[in-house]
Amino acid sequence: MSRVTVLQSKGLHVEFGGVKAANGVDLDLYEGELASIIGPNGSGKTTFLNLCTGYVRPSKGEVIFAGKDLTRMPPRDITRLGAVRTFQLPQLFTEDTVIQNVLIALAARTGFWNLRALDRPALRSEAMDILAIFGLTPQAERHIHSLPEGVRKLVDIAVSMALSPTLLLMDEPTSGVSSSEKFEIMDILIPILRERKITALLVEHDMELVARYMDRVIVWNAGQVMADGAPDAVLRDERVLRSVVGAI
Ligand SMILES: Nc1ncnc2c1ncn2[C@@H]1O[C@H](COP(=O)(O)OP(=O)(O)OP(=O)(O)O)[C@@H](O)[C@H]1O
Repeated sequence: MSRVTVLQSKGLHVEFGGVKAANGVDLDLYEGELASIIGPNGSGKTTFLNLCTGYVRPSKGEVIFAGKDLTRMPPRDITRLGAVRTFQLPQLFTEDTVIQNVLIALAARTGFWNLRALDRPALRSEAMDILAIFGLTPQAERHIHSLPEGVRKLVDIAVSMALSPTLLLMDEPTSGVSSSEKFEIMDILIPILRERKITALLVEHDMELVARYMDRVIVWNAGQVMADGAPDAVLRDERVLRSVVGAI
């Protein structure tokens, strides 16, 4: 069966003060696959997400998503096309409640909304459905600032889901939480991604998590892809172990 390409990056270059954060990145992502980017600090993992979501413009190369060239598009237009980004630190309205955060994301999907739209019963019911999927119904009326970090991370993911992604680009979605909480978050997230056939690309430092949940691992080194394949093969590759895992 042929695979459907969701995102294609071609010859991406960008440099910051002499540092080649992307040095000719060619990468295709396929429909429904769950892939992880791993690599040493400063190798350009976050820069790749930034290049794909309009936060950084490449000096050379292009990014094609859903048949459109994203390279010069602003982030909000890319989000509306279905390529949704999460950040290492959750981007939530901390003075608002969990449901208000989801409602704002739902309303923002269209790009045309005002505060009255947030009171619409249909939108509220859609928001409650999303919270139920993530087991967040009991937290619906809690303020973000009062939540523990693990729950906040989950709310951030629920908010990204409210934007109806076909491609989800996540920068360390489980950083800063305990090991057991990491797996709890992934055990909720992964079945949702699979069921909705959402393509996901996660920047991740936890190799156990990568090995357990991902279909594909892409190894970054000095702004380039140095290895790419199934976790059981890539995570045993000696070059990868030397440069990333530091196990040799
Ligand atoms: N907006 C920017 N301005 C200046 N330098 C930047 C910018 N973004 C990234 N860099 C530099 O580009 C290089 C790659 O950074 P990037 O954050 O993409 O690496 P990373 O692999 O995600 O690192 P980490 O694992 O530490 O998060 C680093 O040297 C970083 O300092």
